[in-house]
Amino acid sequence: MKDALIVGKEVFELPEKDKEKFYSVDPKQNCGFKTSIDYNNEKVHYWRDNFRHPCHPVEDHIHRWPSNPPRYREVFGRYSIEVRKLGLQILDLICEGLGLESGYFREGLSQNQLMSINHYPACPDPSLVLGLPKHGDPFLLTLLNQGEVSGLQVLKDQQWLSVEPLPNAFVVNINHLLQIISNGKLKSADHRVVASSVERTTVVSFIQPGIDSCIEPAKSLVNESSNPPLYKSFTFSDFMTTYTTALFEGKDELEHYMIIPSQAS
Ligand SMILES: O=C(O)CCC(=O)C(=O)O
Ligand SMILES: [Fe+2]
Repeated sequence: MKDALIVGKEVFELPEKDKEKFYSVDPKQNCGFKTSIDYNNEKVHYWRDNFRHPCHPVEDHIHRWPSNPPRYREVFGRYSIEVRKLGLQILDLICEGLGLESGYFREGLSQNQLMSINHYPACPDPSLVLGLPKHGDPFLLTLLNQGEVSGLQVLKDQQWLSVEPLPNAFVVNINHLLQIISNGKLKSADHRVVASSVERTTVVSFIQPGIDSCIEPAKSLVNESSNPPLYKSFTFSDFMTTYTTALFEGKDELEHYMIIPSQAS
């Protein structure tokens, strides 16, 4: 976990000539840097730089990852595999806890994995800006390695609570798609990142569905009479479009897929 934080931070310290290979406005370039969330289109900018790329299966992606820092591929290759094992074990336990058939989250729903490294530079006036705005993560599960500097806050009972770093521990976050699949039994956690006067690097692993996966409340968890589905069925790729729009407009990110009781037939 420490190596990932060290090498993750080094990526942002590379000379421009190494970094520029990973700058692109082409959304198809899936290994690259960005600043804030969507710098050209957003109304408000956030105090973070980000480097992200897919990481499962490692052998399909590793050749596109940076060759500098020299340890990047080795450290993140190993890290991606180990984090995935942990993430899938947690998903298996959630599956059992929900009473779903075993292996429900294996295969398509957890087909992909995204490595997302955040760097929040030291901020001269943290009261003026956020690192990231309030959001829920749009996938299945987040495993956040947040190092030793605090900044993450979670919304509980309308109050922002700081999630203090614990050495060598992951923060595990239920994402929006688990809320939908569990038909609201699990709640995705709204969170944000505040800026800080000291720099902060975090390494975030997201377990994601395949792009064409069908997302819906699990059939065995709903029945029309006593426990009707709270959400419509949709593809993961549709969700990513509406999620981004809702995030920019400051709207509820799940509203588009909610079934309003009077609309249900
Ligand atoms: O950096 C953090 O503490 C959280 C980052 C986060 O929420 C995200 O990348 O979705
Ligand atoms: Fe997040």
